[in-house]
Amino acid sequence: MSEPAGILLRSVSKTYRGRGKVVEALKEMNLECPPGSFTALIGPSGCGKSTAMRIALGLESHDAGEVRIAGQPSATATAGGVTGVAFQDAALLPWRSVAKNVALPLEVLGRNPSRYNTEISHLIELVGLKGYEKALPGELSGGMRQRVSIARSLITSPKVLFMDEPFGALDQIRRRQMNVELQRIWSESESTALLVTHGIDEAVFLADYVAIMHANPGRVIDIVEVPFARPRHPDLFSDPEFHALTDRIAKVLHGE
Ligand SMILES: Nc1ncnc2c1ncn2[C@@H]1O[C@H](COP(=O)(O)OP(=O)(O)OP(=O)(O)O)[C@@H](O)[C@H]1O
Repeated sequence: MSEPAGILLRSVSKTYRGRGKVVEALKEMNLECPPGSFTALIGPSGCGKSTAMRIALGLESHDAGEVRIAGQPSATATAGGVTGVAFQDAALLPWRSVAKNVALPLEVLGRNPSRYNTEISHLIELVGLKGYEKALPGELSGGMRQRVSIARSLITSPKVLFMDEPFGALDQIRRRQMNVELQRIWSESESTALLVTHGIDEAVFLADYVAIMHANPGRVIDIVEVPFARPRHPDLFSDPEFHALTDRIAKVLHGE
């Protein structure tokens, strides 16, 4: 029997109701991410990307459809440390050191962080922050805080990694550097990754598949396979074939 999809959303619907407003955030959304693959989810603001991610994490209920994370119900996967998550604002605890922020998911899962010192040091090194173990978030740049957030998302060795605009707050140069680093970190982690992003070039640089969403109601309207060999180098950002693919995706995105 083949391994279950890393992430499976089948015909998932979600409607928000409140204060006289009804928003059909997702309607029969389908998304299947093979184990070990990297998928980028792009779409206009408000098309339901974050809603889909919250449902996949079991943080939000859905009205209809099926959700499986590494073959398990989403809430079971999250409670068991199968999933890791990194958000746009890094969301670090300001009074805890880098090492203690990275250890946080272990505590949430009721594991003893002192038994994971080797893993914590390894991840801090992996994201290029060796020497900053005892630093507080306030002493770090935005890019460094994002890297702590990514190290933290990997501490439970998740099979499935969710990232919601993790580099949204960074300038383009720093963002591209982080894209290169994320590719390296992800390939070492061997996890299935789903990245929500507004950046078509970021999506194409990082992903094996780009899932394009439209809004009202939110659903995936196309999945584009990215053919470029790995590891991908920053030169790819100026490659004509890269531009041809980003243009093609932009046209689908804008309904042309
Ligand atoms: N808790 C909520 N209550 C009511 N409506 C909500 C709630 N969360 C999201 N929505 C609505 O659902 C739709 C999808 O929102 P969502 O945040 O998933 O979109 P998004 O694609 O992630 O947007 P962005 O790219 O701007 O972050 C929007 O119309 C939003 O207003």
